[in-house]
Amino acid sequence: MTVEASGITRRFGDAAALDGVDLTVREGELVALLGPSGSGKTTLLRVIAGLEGMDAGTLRIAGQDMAGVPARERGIGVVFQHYALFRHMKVADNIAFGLDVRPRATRPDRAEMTRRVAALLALVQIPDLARRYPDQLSGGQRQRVALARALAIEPRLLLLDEPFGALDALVRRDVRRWVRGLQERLAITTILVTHDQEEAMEMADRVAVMERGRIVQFDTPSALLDQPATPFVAGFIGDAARLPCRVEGGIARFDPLPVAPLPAAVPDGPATAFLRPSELLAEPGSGATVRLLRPQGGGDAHLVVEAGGLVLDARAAPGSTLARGDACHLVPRGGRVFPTAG
Ligand SMILES: Nc1ncnc2c1ncn2[C@@H]1O[C@H](COP(=O)(O)OP(=O)(O)OP(=O)(O)O)[C@@H](O)[C@H]1O
Repeated sequence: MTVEASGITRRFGDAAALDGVDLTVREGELVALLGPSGSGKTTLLRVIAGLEGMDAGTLRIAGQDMAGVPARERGIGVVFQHYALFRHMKVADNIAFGLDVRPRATRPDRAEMTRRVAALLALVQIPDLARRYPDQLSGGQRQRVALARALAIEPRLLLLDEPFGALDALVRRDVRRWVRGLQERLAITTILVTHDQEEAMEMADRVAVMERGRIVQFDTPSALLDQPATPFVAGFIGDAARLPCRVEGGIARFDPLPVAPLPAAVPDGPATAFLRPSELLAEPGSGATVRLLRPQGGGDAHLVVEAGGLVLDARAAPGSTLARGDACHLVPRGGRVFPTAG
């Protein structure tokens, strides 16, 4: 199902948690809402779910205006990080709960309910855990139950709010890949809220970057990396270092920093360059010092370099013999340059 949000504004007191948000999600697409804490991600998800009202704007799901449509009639499955399972109910009953709360007319009978729960347990690959209680499950298994409960109503839209936040790093990676596979297989339109850019970039077809209640860029992961629309996006995506420079005749110069010039298609004047660690090569030289070194195998290494009072992440040039404490200089191998505003 498609989602079309237009001009959505939501105020809390004087502050706008959402400030005129436009967002269109295509059929079967997985869109991530990515942004710093307080940028409005959860509020936008709650407005779409119908759990939060809006002060202005329109929301259409599958072409239907959602004004006045209550949450439970929207046919949306929701998984929140802290949307705890019912501890006193077995796994099967937790999943069936999603069907129990359906309006009477569409609620399946007992036999159908049992059949559906078994099918969902198989779908989320925990067929043997039906009779367990949530306390007897691992974090990853609990998340699968939460997902099965959300899918039980055969939602036309799935909303996931930091669904992997409670999992440790390794389990988190496995579960998110598995969820992405399942989402693709079911072709269910999904919106995922996360502040973890690795998660957003790996899972999403398109990512909406939010800043202070607005979507500042909505693009594919690679377009966000290669063509960030604003300095905020350039700095936020890819952990880029922010270096002051001066552009003259299409070349950004970093003096007095020990950083070689970089071509930049922006007007002459003061500017800021955004360089990701993989784009900044350290070579033997002068002006900077290697402070830390983390070997990556195959002769490659991540470096932490101190240059002109800045601490920068860089990588060692192939075959480099740089060691901790060595003097070096830096060569940009790419990067994005924005004229300094004002
Ligand atoms: N019920 C509420 N009452 C008052 N202010 C609220 C309420 N809900 C959210 N806000 C405010 O709206 C802004 C956006 O909050 P929201 O939770 O949507 O951000 P977020 O991007 O999801 O942040 P996080 O990543 O920390 O969850 C914040 O400034 C928050 O304090």
